[in-house]
Amino acid sequence: MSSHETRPCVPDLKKERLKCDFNVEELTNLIDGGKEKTALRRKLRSVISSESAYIDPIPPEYMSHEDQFSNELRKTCHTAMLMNKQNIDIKTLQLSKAYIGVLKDGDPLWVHYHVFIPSITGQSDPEQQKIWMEKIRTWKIFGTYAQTELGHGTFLRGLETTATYDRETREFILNSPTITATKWWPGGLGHTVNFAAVMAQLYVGGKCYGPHMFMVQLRDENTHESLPGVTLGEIGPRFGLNTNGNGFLRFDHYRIPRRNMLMKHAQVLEDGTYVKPSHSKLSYGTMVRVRVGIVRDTCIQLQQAVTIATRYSAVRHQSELIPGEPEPQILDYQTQQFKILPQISSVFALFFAANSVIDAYYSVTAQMDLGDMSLLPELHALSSGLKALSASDASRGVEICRLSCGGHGYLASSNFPRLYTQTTCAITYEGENTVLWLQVARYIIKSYRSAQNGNNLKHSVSYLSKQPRPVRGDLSNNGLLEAFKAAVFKLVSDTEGRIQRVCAKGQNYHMAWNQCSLQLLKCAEAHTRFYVCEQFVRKVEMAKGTENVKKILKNLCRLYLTHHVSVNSGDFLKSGSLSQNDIAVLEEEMCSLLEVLRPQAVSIVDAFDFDDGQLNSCLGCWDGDVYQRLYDEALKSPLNKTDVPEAYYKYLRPLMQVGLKSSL
Ligand SMILES: CCCCC/C=C\C/C=C\C/C=C\C/C=C\C/C=C\CCC(=O)SCCNC(=O)CCNC(=O)[C@H](O)C(C)(C)COP(=O)(O)OP(=O)(O)OC[C@H]1O[C@@H](n2cnc3c(N)ncnc32)[C@H](O)[C@@H]1OP(=O)(O)O
Ligand SMILES: Cc1cc2nc3c(=O)[nH]c(=O)nc-3n(C[C@H](O)[C@H](O)[C@H](O)COP(=O)(O)OP(=O)(O)OC[C@H]3O[C@@H](n4cnc5c(N)ncnc54)[C@H](O)[C@@H]3O)c2cc1C
Repeated sequence: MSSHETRPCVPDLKKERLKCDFNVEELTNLIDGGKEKTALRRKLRSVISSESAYIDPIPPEYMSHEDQFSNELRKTCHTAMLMNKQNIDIKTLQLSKAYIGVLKDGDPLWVHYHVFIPSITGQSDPEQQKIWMEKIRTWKIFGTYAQTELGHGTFLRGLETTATYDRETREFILNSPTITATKWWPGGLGHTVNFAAVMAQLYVGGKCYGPHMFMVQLRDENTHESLPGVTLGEIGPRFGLNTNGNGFLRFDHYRIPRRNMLMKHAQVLEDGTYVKPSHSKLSYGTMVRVRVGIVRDTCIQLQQAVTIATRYSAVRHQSELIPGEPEPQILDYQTQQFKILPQISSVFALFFAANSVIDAYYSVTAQMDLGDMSLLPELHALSSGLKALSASDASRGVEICRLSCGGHGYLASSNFPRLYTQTTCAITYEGENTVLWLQVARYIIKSYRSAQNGNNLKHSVSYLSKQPRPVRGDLSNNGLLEAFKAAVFKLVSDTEGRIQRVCAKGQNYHMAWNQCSLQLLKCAEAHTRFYVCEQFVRKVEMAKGTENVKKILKNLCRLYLTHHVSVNSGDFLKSGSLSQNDIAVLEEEMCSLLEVLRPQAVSIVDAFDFDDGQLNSCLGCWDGDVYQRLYDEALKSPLNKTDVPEAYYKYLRPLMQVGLKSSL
């Protein structure tokens, strides 16, 4: 039973928590990765919660853009100092759930820690690392990852910033030849960082060698002023993440030493000789790493959203379920359960998928360090697919949770607006989703063709070797996974066939690819969904623990499978892997699972173990005292400082004094 149960809460939530039939703490430990990790996270959280420096002077919504930025920079710098004092690695803290809620609308140093530093460690040689990492450790260097330009974010070969080698002076000259060459978006670039890892087209002896990465000083280390030849600024207010300090950057024939090219994989020697990397896409390595991290991050954002929506749905009463009876908790409506419970199952699906892709990342990069690049294409496809799937599932999930809270979900004080803007931008950054789906499709089609030619396939696509033959009527988890394989196989073989037919009509391959790209997207998503389902099933089979926790996991897994079969039923029917009757049986099972899981819903989200400060939501608070909190929060509006606002005297009163001339 939950250790939180004794804390006071409204009767509705008390009743829900008393229904709990599993050990909440055990589920928390599972999500954290073990008891010790839960203890560590809570210890970190207690350090964070006791810091008065993290209290916002007024709700950030009421601050100016400049004050919001300054307030978050203050907090992120305080964190660096605090962690230094406590001897805790700041990157570990930032990736821990313990840090959630401290920064409200983006961290101006996030890209420094999680994109810039991995670029330095992953792309520079040992000698370069030694010099730069020392300066990074001593806070002389704060950096960003400056790749995207006004004209190009996706198509990296189209980047226009140039880095031209000058053999005489042994320097690179960085230049932004056009307006569209302006670097645009990098986090912290505006006014926070003084260095950047800059992606630029490498030119040596008049020849272009494509995008390479350079370490570039942008601001004076003492005065923080931008250096001559460098123009910097902030790109203006955004849909969300307004305190990330996203910036722009232009170079005017700006010189940097030769050794400022990151030289772990490719080099330019003093005499201008170009040494190529062992794989042409190694300079894209940071992106692979961050895509892997995004799966975990979006999963945590969805955890927050479902916690808020579930608790609120247990407290909110509306309408009549049975005429004349008291208004039920809205969580009792099947339609409400259908909004929320599949999102809870999605959290677990993403959680297991994130763990498996993080493991794959470490094992493949270890092999790559030994010179074996053979698994990189599979890792690229897997990380691209999971980044795209997690970002789109989580942002859709957050929006469904918001809608499930009716009008109050639209209030800033529900915290849904922030959660949504945080999650939806993951669809765009680190590779726009459609573009990444097409990268997955490219890998799948290539693999399928390779198998047709009799070659062996890598593990994650091995089922594309030959037509899977699921056993008719087998609706067990394994049976459904086989049905999934058959459905994806059919999508892939049909799409590949269609590309061939378009080509046979005289169309060139690239145009044929474009004409089939809607189906290609479907193939990529279905393949990635199958991977997520398979991981869910296998991880639940392997889960250790008490029977009741295992039962919760099994039911959530089954809900995830039946839900996704139902949503994509057409694909299963077309492939013949499931019949109409099978689909009907599975949809009925899905509805029963909603009923089975409903009494446990509040306790499952309690297991995510967020405190009120982290959820920052009037609707999701532990005690369920929703209405008082909404009222108190409204009173904080500066407009409520006076009964009659100044704007009345300036605008409304003069209007009322004139009166209407015509009678409308
Ligand atoms: C692992 C431990 C986890 C620890 C956690 C760490 C941190 C993360 C935690 C959380 C993250 C959460 C929040 C983030 C918060 C704020 C946002 C912060 C940062 C955002 C930063 C950015 O957005 S940086 C900019 C990102 N930009 C992009 O992603 C650009 C997307 N474009 C591309 O990747 C490429 O241009 C392309 C793939 C679309 C096309 O490249 P191109 O060169 O044109 O290649 P093609 O000709 O199409 O293909 C050739 C060939 O190469 C293969 N390939 C492509 N990319 C890769 C790759 N990365 N690796 C390997 N191979 C690749 C491609 O498939 C082709 O193969 P084939 O020829 O064999 O088919
Ligand atoms: C919050 C945020 C933070 C960011 N942080 C950074 C950062 O720190 N550093 C950095 O360098 N960048 C950063 N970016 C930039 C980000 O990586 C790019 O915006 C992203 O890669 C998408 O590129 P784009 O903006 O050029 O979109 P575009 O590629 O122009 O996309 C526009 C549309 O065109 C479509 N499209 C493009 N190419 C294709 C294709 N081949 N096939 C089919 N459709 C296509 C897309 O699907 C999309 O619908 C950030 C962006 C955001 C929103």
